Amino acid sequence: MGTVAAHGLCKSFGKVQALDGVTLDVPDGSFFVVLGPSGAGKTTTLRAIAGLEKLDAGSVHLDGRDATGDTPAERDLAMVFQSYALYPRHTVYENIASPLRARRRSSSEIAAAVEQMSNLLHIERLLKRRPAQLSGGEMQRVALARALVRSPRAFLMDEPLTNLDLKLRVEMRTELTRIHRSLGATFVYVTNDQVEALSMADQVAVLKEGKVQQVGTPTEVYERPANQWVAGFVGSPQISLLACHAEGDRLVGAEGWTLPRPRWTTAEDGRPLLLGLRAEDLSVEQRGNASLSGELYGLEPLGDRTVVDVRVGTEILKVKARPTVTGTPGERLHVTVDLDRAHLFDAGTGLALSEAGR
Ligand SMILES: Nc1ncnc2c1ncn2[C@@H]1O[C@H](COP(=O)(O)OP(=O)(O)OP(=O)(O)O)[C@@H](O)[C@H]1O
Repeated sequence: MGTVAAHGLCKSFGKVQALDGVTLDVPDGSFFVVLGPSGAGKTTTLRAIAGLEKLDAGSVHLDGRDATGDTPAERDLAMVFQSYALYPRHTVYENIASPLRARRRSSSEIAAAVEQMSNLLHIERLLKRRPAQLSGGEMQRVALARALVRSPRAFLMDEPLTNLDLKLRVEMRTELTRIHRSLGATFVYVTNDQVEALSMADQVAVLKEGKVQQVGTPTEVYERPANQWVAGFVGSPQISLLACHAEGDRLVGAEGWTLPRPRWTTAEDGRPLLLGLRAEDLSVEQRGNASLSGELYGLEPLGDRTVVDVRVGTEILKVKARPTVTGTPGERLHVTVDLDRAHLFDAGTGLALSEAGR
């Protein structure tokens, strides 16, 4: 078993309210990612679960039992940090074995566990080397093996891939997902990288200023953002948000455009709204009825695609296009909109309008 439940966590550091009622329910065996920008309270949440932070309010339950007053050791959780200090004088084998030696496991038990973990992380051939003889990515793998070699109730990971270059990060994302699957253990993983969150998690909690904004599967968080802030934080390029209001069967933009009103929206006429459009739901290459017109503002070639910035009045729409797309700034463009995939938010509260009728 490895369920982790944090309820109503509150923690202030002087005037800074790092956690403001954080509630997370992590099911056994889940790869649960806490995603948020710098300063959102991710590390503090993890440290609170680990018992390293004294809370102002709230409780932590592990496997259904109240562990709020337990010491970190009593909680039996393994914490994996951004930077891992390997023992420089010890071999890779000794490094991985060290948590088991500290628990006075027998040599045969240790040998079996190190073998299993080094197979899993593909570092069998490194076991006799010392940390100075390893590349950064290999060191990271050894450090992970050392953390994963015990079988704690759950693993708490604080941005463990941050120090790797992009190629290694991508590789390690796949590795971690594979390791998680083969261990069947509970992972609570903190990151500010939405790609990491969307690609690895089975559940994501989006955190902002010490408050949970939304909890859901990666698809739910991306496709049904609970509010304008989550819509803007998750997804690259960023979602475009256009001020508008409903008027009969039309949506009327603050910049003078009109679009058919999406069938599913129940917003009353005149209420200030924001229309959220993702770059992949827009196109400059076709002509359609539901279209906005604007002018080419800039092109961002990204190799496999180009992001076209289209200026509509004072607002910029980001549109995903073929990598070969060209154009001249100022040129008139029609942007076709897939309104079935659009989002509407209340401009005052930022909350998503009900999409029940979709
Ligand atoms: N020991 C501390 N003393 C004072 N303020 C702190 C302390 N620890 C955290 N904070 C503050 O609490 C807030 C949340 O910090 P936390 O480290 O949890 O954020 P984070 O989401 O992990 O950020 P990052 O991604 O930058 O690591 C921040 O404003 C931070 O400055």
